[in-house]
Amino acid sequence: MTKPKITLETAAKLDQKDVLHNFKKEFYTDDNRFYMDGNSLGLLSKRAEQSLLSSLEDWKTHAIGGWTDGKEPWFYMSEKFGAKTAPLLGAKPEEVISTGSITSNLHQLLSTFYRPEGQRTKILADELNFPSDIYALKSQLELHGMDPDEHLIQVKSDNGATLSEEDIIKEMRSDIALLLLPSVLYRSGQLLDIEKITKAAHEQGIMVGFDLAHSIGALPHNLDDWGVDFAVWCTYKYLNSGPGGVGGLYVNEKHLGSKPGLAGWFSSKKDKQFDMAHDLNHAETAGAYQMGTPHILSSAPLLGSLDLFQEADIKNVRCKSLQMTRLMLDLVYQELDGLGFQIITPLEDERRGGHISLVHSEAASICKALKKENVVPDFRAPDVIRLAPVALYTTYKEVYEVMMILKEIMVNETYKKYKNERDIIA
Ligand SMILES: Cc1ncc(COP(=O)(O)O)c(C=O)c1O
Ligand SMILES: Nc1ccccc1C(=O)C[C@H](N)C(=O)O
Repeated sequence: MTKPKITLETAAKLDQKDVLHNFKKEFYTDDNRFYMDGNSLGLLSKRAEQSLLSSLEDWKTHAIGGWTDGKEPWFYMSEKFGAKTAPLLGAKPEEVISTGSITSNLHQLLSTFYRPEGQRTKILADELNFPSDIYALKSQLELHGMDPDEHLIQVKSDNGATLSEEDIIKEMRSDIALLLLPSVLYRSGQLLDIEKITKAAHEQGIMVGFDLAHSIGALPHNLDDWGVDFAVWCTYKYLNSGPGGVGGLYVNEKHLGSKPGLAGWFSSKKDKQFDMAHDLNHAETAGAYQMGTPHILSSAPLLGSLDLFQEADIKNVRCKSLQMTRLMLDLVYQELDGLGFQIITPLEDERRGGHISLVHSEAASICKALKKENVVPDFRAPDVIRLAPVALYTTYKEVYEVMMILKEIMVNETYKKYKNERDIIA
């Protein structure tokens, strides 16, 4: 049986049934722009703007008093974020804290949990992870006097785009101390089987960390049930906290109480911090892995943003996100056949994150041509186009239109007007 042709009508019908339809008006969107880059930087919502303005107001009126007497007291804000983020992670509030960035949090948790001993000295990662994670792993190994060439094992990919869980499991030998992987691969958008990997690693006595940059806010997690030891993420992508918005970390309750590898006075128990003692009395929660003063003004937008997730329900977000990426993939088959695209994102729903990725030899030029038509994709060198239709502010109709604009650019060859080279960022 042939599939019915997808038309604008098909997309309009999906919009009519969309339970998240009302959330679009919570965001600053532009009717003349198709924003498909929420996996790099999410859009500003009115709630996020309000929570930032509220912290500014607290500064204006309370000055130093804002730490304890503001509308949203800054001294407890990171813990409050932790509690509000925990449902997105399948975690308990005390296991989660907002602080730092992915990279600084990785350094903190590797300093705390990477404990090479005897023959068990190596770190297992993969060859497709985001560079910053790999830099952090290599520098941590060097700090321990280990040669990364010998002690960092990077699982290979068969096709340069995806990883096989079986290949990862095969590398779990008795000399591996710790495993770090992304939940969703930043290029291809592949979602790894976190539960399966964690279970296999634990059977070999390996500690497990995940980088949730491309999954938090796009899909639900069950970190406690899966038994993940620690995780890190950023909030400027799907959680829409703004450029440089505060990151976050999770430490499984079985490890809470571990002495922070990189300590600072914000690692303290809250009621002890201002004792000013030189012996740290660190928190027994994930708060122990903070270091210095929280960056309030780059954290505050997250408060309003997380309220939207509470109202929307992450299960609805995932459901719509999958339906939108499915629509995109179906449209690639229907409209872009023979135009030189290769889909590198897994087609199965359970193996896909929040974006789709197309490889094309002219990818950089095509992205420039898309931008000229007010479509914002992103490009990852040398040849990947990523498209992220974000559930809270993208419509199915927009997805359809984006794919038709892409087709037009290809059929009319307008992309040939642009150099096939990346700009400074993408
Ligand atoms: C998987 C992954 N890790 C790390 C980063 C960067 O981390 P940071 O927030 O420290 O800049 C990104 C994106 O910027 C990412 O996609
Ligand atoms: N933090 C950034 C700062 C500037 C420009 C992009 C980013 C990204 O987040 C890129 C993203 N991590 C990616 O998956 O490519």
